[in-house]
Amino acid sequence: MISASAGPPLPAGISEVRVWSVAMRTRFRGIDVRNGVLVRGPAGWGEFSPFWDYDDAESRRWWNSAVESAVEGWPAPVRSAVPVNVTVPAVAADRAAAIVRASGCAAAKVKVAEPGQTPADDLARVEAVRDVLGPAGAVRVDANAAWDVGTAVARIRELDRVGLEYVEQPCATLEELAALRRRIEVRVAADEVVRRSADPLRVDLREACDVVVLKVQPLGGVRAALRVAEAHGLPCVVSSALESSVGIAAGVALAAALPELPFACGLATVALLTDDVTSDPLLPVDGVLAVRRPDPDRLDAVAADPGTAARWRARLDAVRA
Ligand SMILES: O=C(O)CCC(=O)c1ccccc1C(=O)O
Ligand SMILES: [Mg+2]
Repeated sequence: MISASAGPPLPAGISEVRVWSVAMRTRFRGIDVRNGVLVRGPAGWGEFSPFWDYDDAESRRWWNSAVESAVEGWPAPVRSAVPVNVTVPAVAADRAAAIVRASGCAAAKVKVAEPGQTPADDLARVEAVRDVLGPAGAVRVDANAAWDVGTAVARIRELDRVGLEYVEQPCATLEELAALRRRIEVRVAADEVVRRSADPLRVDLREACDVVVLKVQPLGGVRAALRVAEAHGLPCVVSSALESSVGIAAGVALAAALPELPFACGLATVALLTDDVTSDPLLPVDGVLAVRRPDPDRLDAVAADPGTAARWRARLDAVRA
């Protein structure tokens, strides 16, 4: 059902607009509740769920991604399963171990440098994760741009005692990442510096990183993200923006279409939500996600309250204006 909308007409073929909202299991990057819009089109369902700190201009790429999913569909996959990491929020070491154990994944991404936590908290969490995975597992950390170069060198050397696969966005800028990279052995992955850049195709990553993190919605869709991968010619990891299973399916489609996929992807984040839009969530089995599109058959059960729904409809209108 298309609601009366103040914005421009929806693209041809969009037949339904629904707003969902679910609580997070654990606060993650300051988020306790995750919500967004699903749109239905001839190619299937698409998700529009920019975080609330993205303005209308930045959110336009997220809308383009939803339209691609619903109207156009995605390029053909070259693989039928996608290895994923379990995502470990900045929780206490014993909870981190339990999350990794329950996931069945052989790779883990651990959040570090969260405000209010000490380097000792981070080290204990990373050590607990390594203990569960054993020496064959892959442990990566994500600092979300929290460190200056000197702090990053010290923290990464300490955390690398357990053996790190890479460190994601340890510092904020390209210049800092390049300076850091000359001083450490661990690979550097670029996330925010790509996804929040005015032009992700042209950001010069050559000295700054070894791995590029691709997120479908912030980059404007699966095809746009494939162009970013091609432009940089670096190994890519596809990661989520904490979407429902409908949005995760777009990430899986990207991971399945990349010519090469040398590392596990960060697409197991439905486990961070208390509920989902589907009764068949896109969760990993034995550390891999199947390449498929879940049917959102629980939209009534996870429907947003009227206030939240109204905020999303206003946002959709503003982004499309
Ligand atoms: O990569 C993952 O394992 C999960 C996704 C994730 O960490 C994330 C989710 C939402 C917003 C930002 C990030 C991030 O990578 O920093
Ligand atoms: Mg990141």
